[in-house]
Amino acid sequence: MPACDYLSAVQVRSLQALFLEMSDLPSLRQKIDSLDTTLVNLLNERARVSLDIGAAKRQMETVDPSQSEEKEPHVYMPAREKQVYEKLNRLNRGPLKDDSLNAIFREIMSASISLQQNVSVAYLGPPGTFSHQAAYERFGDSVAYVPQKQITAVFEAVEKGRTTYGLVPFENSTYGSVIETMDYLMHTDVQIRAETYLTVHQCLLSNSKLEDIKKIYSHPQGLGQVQEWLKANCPHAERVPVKSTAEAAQLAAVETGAAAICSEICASLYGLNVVAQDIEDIKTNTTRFLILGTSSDNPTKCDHTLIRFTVDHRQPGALCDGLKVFKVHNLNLSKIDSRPSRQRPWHYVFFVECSGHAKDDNVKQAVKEMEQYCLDVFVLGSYPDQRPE
Ligand SMILES: O=C(O)C(=O)C[C@]1(C(=O)O)C=C[C@@H](O)C=C1
Repeated sequence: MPACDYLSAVQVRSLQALFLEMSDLPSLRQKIDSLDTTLVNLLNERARVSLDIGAAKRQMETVDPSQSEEKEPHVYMPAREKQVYEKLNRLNRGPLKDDSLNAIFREIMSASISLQQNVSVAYLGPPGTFSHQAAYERFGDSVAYVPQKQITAVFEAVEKGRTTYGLVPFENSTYGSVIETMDYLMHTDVQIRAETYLTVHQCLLSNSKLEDIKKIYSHPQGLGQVQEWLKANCPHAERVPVKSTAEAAQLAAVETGAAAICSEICASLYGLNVVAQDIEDIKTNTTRFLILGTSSDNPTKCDHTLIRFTVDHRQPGALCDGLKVFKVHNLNLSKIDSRPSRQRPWHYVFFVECSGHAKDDNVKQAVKEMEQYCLDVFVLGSYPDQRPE
């Protein structure tokens, strides 16, 4: 009679596990040890090539600085990274999931970047903001993160060369454009180097019970993304807009009856309880961030370009004529926005995001033609399209 007729399924499984440990486990671990040795050697071989790439980039700049439009040593190359990830995902036959492989390579490239240069990234702090998470997902563990008190300070850090890059929130799929970012984009000459998307889950954190909460702090975007939830669950609590979601958590942590709308991470960072989780009004809530530098990367054939312009309002059809050039050159528009110019009432600065790269012929031609209809036209940068499907 077979052994399994006498033993329960659980007993059979534990016997199998014991047998595996006695026989296979040591040899399987030996296999892992040997593969790890190969991996370490390969990773160091890759790191040495990355150092050579860094040296080659520096040499290219010293041989002919006039040929280089770039003011920064190009260590973060979003166009190249996109190519690397696409290739990895094409090669991947499993069992590793694409997301796991991408996370491993995020750290490999983060280490690679830091070998070439000390990289710092300014973001809207304090630690625990969604900007912090987005920056970390893009740049990994081997670069320095520099929190800033407000979005304008992130731009300034890049403009003044205090940090290599900066990351700012640009727009949210539920609540729209981030006003502070748009307002700074009206007059800055920093260049957008990349975009990155983050799924945003908002939480209500407090050390008081839901029914005792009288005041709710958050960034205006945080309050905007959960307005329906607040209406239904805390209709009488005062909403207080502050500079960031993590600053909201810091304030709520020291005030009885106060709460913050922010990420769950802030609970452990600032000593708060999670009162409610995933309270965003729309479950696909996603924020797009821009990575700022002093120049854009090369074309990838799947890019976006952000252009800022103003028109003469006294000239009928000027805005329409300015926009028509995109159709003429077969360029798709993915975003259009405007902000008051602050120079005179009812005068606006427009932003348009089109498909293509500023180095592509049709984009160059479109920008040139726009100059005929617009008062001033400025290309804020081109970046690989990273929009999740
Ligand atoms: O290809 C480059 O330019 C590199 O610097 C190498 C490398 C990499 O490790 O693969 C590192 C950082 C860049 O962001 C992209 C790629």
